[in-house]
Amino acid sequence: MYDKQALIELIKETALQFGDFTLASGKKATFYLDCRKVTLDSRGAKLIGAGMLELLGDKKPHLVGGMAIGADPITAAILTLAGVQGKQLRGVMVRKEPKQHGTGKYVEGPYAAGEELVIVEDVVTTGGSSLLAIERCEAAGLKVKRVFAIVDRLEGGREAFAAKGYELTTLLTIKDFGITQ
Ligand SMILES: O=P(O)(O)OC[C@H]1O[C@H](OP(=O)(O)OP(=O)(O)O)[C@H](O)[C@@H]1O
Ligand SMILES: O=C(O)c1cc(=O)[nH]c(=O)[nH]1
Repeated sequence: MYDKQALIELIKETALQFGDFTLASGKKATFYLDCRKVTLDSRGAKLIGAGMLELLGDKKPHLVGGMAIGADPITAAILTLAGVQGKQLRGVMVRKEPKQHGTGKYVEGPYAAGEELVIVEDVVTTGGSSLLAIERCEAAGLKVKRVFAIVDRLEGGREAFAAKGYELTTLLTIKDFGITQ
């Protein structure tokens, strides 16, 4: 079992901030989880990689990945730990903007049309960022059924995924930080 309590403590210590914030969706918030502070810390990478591999269980997809930049270190952590454990897994990164030269692609990585992908994300608020990542991955021929995130802010993301037939599973919710709204 990955150490859930250690992840909660690390996020509290390094990523959870209170104040006035504008979110990616344009919503206003009184707290913010700067998860890059955790996913780009070796302690966080190890905990999140282990937690997400646990969520995958035996039902391994071909690929994991999601919207840059939040998803990128999560993908790297999962792949590295899978490699250390001798497990076969590949990843993708989804660009916010298409590459302006070379291949001009939105979705980067060693994938093939028809393969299964689990979307990963740091924070889910409305779910809009990951739904866009899903749209781009499906346009590239990938099959998406599940979305994994570190924290669910419980602001409608789960319902937005469900409405389109995707299941959200998260390591934590804001309730793990004593936040109720
Ligand atoms: O569920 P949503 O309403 O879409 O909000 C959550 C998204 O917002 C943040 O991304 P941001 O756009 O700040 O970009 P970054 O990952 O590039 O920092 C975060 O990484 C999620 O992707
Ligand atoms: O909704 C967002 O944009 C958002 C919320 C949050 O807590 N952390 C983050 O990185 N993005």
